[in-house]
Amino acid sequence: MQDWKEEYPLHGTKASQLNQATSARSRVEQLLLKPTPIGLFLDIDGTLLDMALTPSTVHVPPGLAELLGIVATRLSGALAIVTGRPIAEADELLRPMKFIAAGVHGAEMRTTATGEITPLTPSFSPALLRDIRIAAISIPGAVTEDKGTGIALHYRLAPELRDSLLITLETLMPKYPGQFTICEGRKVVEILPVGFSKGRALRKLASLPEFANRVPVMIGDDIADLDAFRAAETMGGFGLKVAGENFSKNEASFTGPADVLGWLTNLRKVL
Ligand SMILES: O=P(O)(O)OC[C@H]1O[C@H](O[C@H]2O[C@H](CO)[C@@H](O)[C@H](O)[C@H]2O)[C@H](O)[C@@H](O)[C@@H]1O
Repeated sequence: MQDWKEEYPLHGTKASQLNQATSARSRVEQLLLKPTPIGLFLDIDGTLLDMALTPSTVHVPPGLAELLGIVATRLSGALAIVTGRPIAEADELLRPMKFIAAGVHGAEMRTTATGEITPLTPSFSPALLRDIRIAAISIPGAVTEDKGTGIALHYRLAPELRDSLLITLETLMPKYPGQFTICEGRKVVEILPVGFSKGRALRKLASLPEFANRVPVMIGDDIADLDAFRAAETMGGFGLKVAGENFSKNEASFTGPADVLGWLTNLRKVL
């Protein structure tokens, strides 16, 4: 087994100099030196992939899917994708590999890597979908992403639209009581079914046989990932932040997706 200290000279520095984020990452690395197995939960955008102007223009680094495939095999299948994207889209990005996954913030689930994708809630009613589409059309520059069990209204191309989108959706809420909730992400307002979150998704996935007796480690960069961090920590695990639009480099365990990929490459070697 390779020593993490060879790859991460930071381990040689005084404990007092390590910030909280670094020490969370280092504690996971210490775990890997012991026989304690981990289960890995990975967000996609901003964690495995650099952010792009639109959801469909992301660049997938060559070899990423294969790297995840190797890590998943070395973890005996204990690797899951926990994403806001639909699982089918995650599959496209990570072709030809497929993984255990939660999509649309937990509103859909695949409990075996090659199994069926199961929506855990019906798609939104046609009336609600229509109203949201009409609302989005009335705000030029907003990009609508219909995810079946969720809808995302993106404003990365026109950041000034955030407030108009939120106000419009809040106005719609009384017409559809209890039917949807609003969750903000990176330059996106997500319309989600009530009761779903990445935390709930992680708890469900962690109960699968692949993750039994493993310490859960969730890596993510978004506000929605905080809930999954909490879920992992409640189970004795770790939430590792990736720096970006939400977390500063000081508070994060990783400087960005390239750092996460480097870490996974080393993980592959030590597992
Ligand atoms: O949970 P994640 O895997 O991080 O997915 C969260 C959302 O990611 C996508 O939108 C975000 O990434 C786009 C590409 O970089 C970017 O253009 C957009 O501004 C971001 O919000 C995806 O489109 C959403 O469906 C996911 O919920």
